[in-house]
Amino acid sequence: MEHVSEKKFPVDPKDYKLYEEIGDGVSATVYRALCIPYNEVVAIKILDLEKCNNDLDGIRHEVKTMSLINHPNLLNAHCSFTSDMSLWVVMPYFFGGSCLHIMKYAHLEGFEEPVIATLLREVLKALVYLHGQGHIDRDVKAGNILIDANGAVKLADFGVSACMFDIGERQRSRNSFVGTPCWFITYPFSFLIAYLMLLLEWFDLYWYVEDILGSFWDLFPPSRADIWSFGITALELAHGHAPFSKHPPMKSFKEMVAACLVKDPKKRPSSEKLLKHNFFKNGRTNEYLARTILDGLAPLGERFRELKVIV
Ligand SMILES: Nc1ncnc2c1ncn2[C@@H]1O[C@H](COP(=O)(O)OP(=O)(O)OP(=O)(O)O)[C@@H](O)[C@H]1O
Repeated sequence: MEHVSEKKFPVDPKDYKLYEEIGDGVSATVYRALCIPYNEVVAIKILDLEKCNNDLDGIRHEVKTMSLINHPNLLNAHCSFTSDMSLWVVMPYFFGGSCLHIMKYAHLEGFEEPVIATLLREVLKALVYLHGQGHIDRDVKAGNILIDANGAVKLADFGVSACMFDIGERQRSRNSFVGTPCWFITYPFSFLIAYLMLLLEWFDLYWYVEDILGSFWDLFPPSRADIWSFGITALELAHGHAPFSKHPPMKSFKEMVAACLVKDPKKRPSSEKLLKHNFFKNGRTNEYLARTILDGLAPLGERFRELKVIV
């Protein structure tokens, strides 16, 4: 398990110097920046809160979740704070940027299978951890798989992840705002199950019926929504875009994707089971990733600028 830095990052914009833009999303822009007191390069995501149709407390909670979660394949925020009408999320800087970005820049036909197996294996490890902690990511996609200069893979943006036990308005408001169409499918039963779990806990019955609940949970596992997105992401990485094919994929790749894209959520494998799939035996080391897909890449800001001109 990765060491969690005890370092306290400053929560004042004056302590950061913004450099160039390295990415943008629907309501946020990401910059490379310098944390002046530590003389350390970081990435800062600045969310325009006026553009987010979610409540501020909700977003704060999500960022907090992001900073509490600790796994080598999950992106940990250093800190976050609000300034005027924007939210600043300070994160480690990843030289490679996202897989989507790398593909658009240098691998238009998608990655080769050993690369895909390595990337997806690392993402799956993150999902096994998240699901084990009672979270669903809800936004697994190539744009959220980041790579650092050493080829280490991190799943980002699980700040939009939902707790499987979240209920009420909060869950409803999330449904209107999070996830990316095509990668994410709504999971209608999670709401009901969350209520049931809470009722049992209130009446102190939870532990007595844990076994029964365990099998009930197996019948309607909300985490299987991530398995669907994971399958779509596999296709995205193979062909540079989701979900059409140009090259015939390997048998084990096809089988793995087919297992994820089963319509009935309860027939999809859990993240833990999926990790044991034969396809991931093709996975290699982080160094292999760095050598294969990062070597020779221009700095992220330069790549981002070039791609923006093309778009
Ligand atoms: N810590 C980071 N280091 C390096 N690059 C990053 C970092 N965080 C984000 N990026 C880059 O910025 C891009 C935009 O990130 P962001 O999380 O805002 O958007 P997104 O998830 O791709 O989009 P959307 O808002 O549509 O979900 C990423 O795809 C990635 O290329």
